[in-house]
Amino acid sequence: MEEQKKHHNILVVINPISGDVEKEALEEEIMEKCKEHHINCDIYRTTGEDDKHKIKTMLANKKYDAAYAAGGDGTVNILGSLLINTNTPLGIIPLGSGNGLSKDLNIPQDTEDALDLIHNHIIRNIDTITINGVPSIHLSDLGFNALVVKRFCEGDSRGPSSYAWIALQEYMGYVPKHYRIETDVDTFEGEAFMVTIANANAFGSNANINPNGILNDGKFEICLIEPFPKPAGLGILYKLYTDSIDTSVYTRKISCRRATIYNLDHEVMHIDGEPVELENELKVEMHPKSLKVILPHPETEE
Ligand SMILES: Nc1ncnc2c1ncn2[C@@H]1O[C@H](COP(=O)(O)OP(=O)(O)OP(=O)(O)O)[C@@H](O)[C@H]1O
Repeated sequence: MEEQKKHHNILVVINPISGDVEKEALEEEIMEKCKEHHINCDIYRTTGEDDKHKIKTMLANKKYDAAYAAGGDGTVNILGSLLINTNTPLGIIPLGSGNGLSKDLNIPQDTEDALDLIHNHIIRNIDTITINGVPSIHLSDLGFNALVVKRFCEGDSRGPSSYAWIALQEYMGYVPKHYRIETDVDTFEGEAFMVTIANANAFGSNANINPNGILNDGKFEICLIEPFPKPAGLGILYKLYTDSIDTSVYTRKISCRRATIYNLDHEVMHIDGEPVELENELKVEMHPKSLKVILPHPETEE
């Protein structure tokens, strides 16, 4: 943990469309908070076009003491991936559909409380992983959930109910896909309903795929849900929502430092909730404690 130093210059990246959350007043609230605490603040509003490159230029042109993502996991990934291996910590103002990483980090979900982190916080280092060089900070996967994420991103409406509706529609027809997974500790070859590459714990929906995962232990988990009879789906869902998925007979977990996943059926995948198209041979690498994050003081954690 680092001692809190006074921040003088911060950058806030606002995603105006994330989570279907109205953000008209947000910019003013941020500016007021910064004025109150004598902090200079630059705001970048994402457009969905070339945002990463534009934010990278802003970060290169000015020394920021911290950079905040006001949006969902996609926005957090865009900004966070630019801060890996730098001294600039990542803050999160959770305003997306799921906000998975912020929940795993115990960041307040209430916007006013999250904005307090701008002037009152601690800083910790967390691990990140790369998949064929692409940073993943939270959870990435191949299989059923990745298909639902893809359909969700192709659709017009955001928010948790859209996600649940798509999942329900895709569930009955989904056929498990074939994978070969080689890691520094174990090997798996077979079919899976989904394969999650987990740096953290729970999806933004609160489905906890990796209840015992630790964000700064130098390891990531490959969480497999193996093929199961359709009626067993409800039991698996129950275990996902009661932090007990590891007790399911249909799951398998490999905790490792590096892995190669052969996506033999060319199944779709996502990284931190954003669909990506990568090679069918996926090299997963761990980067221990490579990202500084802004967190609430332990006594004020929710
Ligand atoms: N102004 C914009 N117009 C359209 N799309 C945008 C705009 N700004 C960002 N985006 C897109 O928003 C997506 C990221 O959204 P984000 O993940 O932050 O929110 P979410 O999907 O609602 O929440 P979560 O990931 O927590 O479920 C990216 O695909 C990005 O390209």
